[in-house]
Amino acid sequence: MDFFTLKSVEEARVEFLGAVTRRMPAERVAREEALGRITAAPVPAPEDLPPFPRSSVDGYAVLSADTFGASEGLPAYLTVTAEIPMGQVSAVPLHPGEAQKIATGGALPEGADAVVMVEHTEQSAPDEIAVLRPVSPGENVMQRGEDCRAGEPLLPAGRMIRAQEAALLAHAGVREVDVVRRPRVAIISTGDELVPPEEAPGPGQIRESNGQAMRALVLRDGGEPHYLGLARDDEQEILSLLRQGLAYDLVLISGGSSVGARDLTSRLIDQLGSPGVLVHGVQLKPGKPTILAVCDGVPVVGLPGHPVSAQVVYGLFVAPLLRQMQGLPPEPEFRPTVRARLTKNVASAAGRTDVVRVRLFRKDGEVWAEPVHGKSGLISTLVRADGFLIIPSAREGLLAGDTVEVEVLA
Ligand SMILES: Nc1nc2c(c(=O)[nH]1)N[C@H]1C(S)=C(S)[C@@H](COP(=O)(O)OP(=O)(O)OC[C@H]3O[C@@H](n4cnc5c(N)ncnc54)[C@H](O)[C@@H]3O)O[C@H]1N2
Ligand code: MOO
Repeated sequence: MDFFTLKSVEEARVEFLGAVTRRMPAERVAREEALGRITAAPVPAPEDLPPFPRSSVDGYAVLSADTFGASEGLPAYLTVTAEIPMGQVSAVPLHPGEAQKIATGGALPEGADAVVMVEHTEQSAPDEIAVLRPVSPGENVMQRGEDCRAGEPLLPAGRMIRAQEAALLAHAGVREVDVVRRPRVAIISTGDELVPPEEAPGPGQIRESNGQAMRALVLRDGGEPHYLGLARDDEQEILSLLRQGLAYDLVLISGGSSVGARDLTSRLIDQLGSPGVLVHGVQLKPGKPTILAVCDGVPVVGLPGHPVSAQVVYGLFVAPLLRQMQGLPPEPEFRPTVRARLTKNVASAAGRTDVVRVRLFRKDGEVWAEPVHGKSGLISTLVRADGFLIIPSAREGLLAGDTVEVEVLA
């Protein structure tokens, strides 16, 4: 890696995202399978919802004009002609001077245009009520088509299906949805010192954790993780896993990305296909030895081995890429952030983006952000942190007491 030609995070991201043309096709899935997926096209409403005018309260369906001017002193007297059973329509239409008893969600009878709440009425005779307050036309009524109109989009394209979207689809009777296929992501870990988490490490060995971190992050971001395995620092082993990776939509390989004897990864990725490595080295801390490549149409990201660096690099380059591949803008319009005051000065070199782990706490009615110190090989620092404070390349550090925006870790 040539340390004199490190790219800024912004330059690297623009170049890399611009070079990846791969987009996921649509696939049709059952509504129950669509949770967490992203719509590939607008989903039209098959019918008006609600399909008929419904009461939003317990009370009496009326003609609003009959109640105009009604008050406690001078009530409007109406004849109760029916009680509307739930799940059925009234057997009789409503005429002027009449009321029909209705429950919340019941279907308004023909001729009625409003509902008086039961607490605004009194029983004045066995089949008669006194209305003590007027209602306006449409009051306490969910109109036909007020939730959505037949043919209009229930959901736009590019919308993640969460509980509220799934509920609307169920309500509208939509059984299948066209969603974006999940990007299939190959995950490779490399390093002679690593053993799988299930194995007992020997002297000088450690259990590998980046595979697990990447699996979790890919799942979170709508991808389908496929762990291809752990390669020794051996050209043939790494190359063989990388080649297998080309059958996927994206390859993530961690370790072996920095200078030195183990600086194999970049060279091997470059042999994999064209155009090959676009970026090797970013003005970023942690995460300097990042590799960004596209090999015969497949994006390949070489993540630094240090677990904290790997997760930071994932957030800055892989998360936006997965969004782009799923047809979304690379950056969400709004991110969950918390405004907090810094407890300490934080240094940052000009020209470099720093991602600082911070713990949030409240004191004297204010939210404070305390930097979590620790080398990027210490995984627990990420467990203790509540968020990242990103110091953009233009800034040269921050001062204790400064108000900052902290990106909350999901
Ligand atoms: N002389 C220099 N040494 C280092 C530099 C440098 O600029 N000059 N950069 C440091 C930085 S910054 C980072 S980040 C690391 C990057 O190293 P590599 O990406 O080449 O990765 P490795 O050397 O293979 O591993 C680094 C570290 O991470 C551990 N590791 C690797 N893979 C995993 C895994 N899957 N699970 C858990 N831990 C993993 C590995 O054991 C090493 O401790 O280089 C610095 N050195
Ligand atoms: O840049 Mo390294 O990725 O600081 O830990």
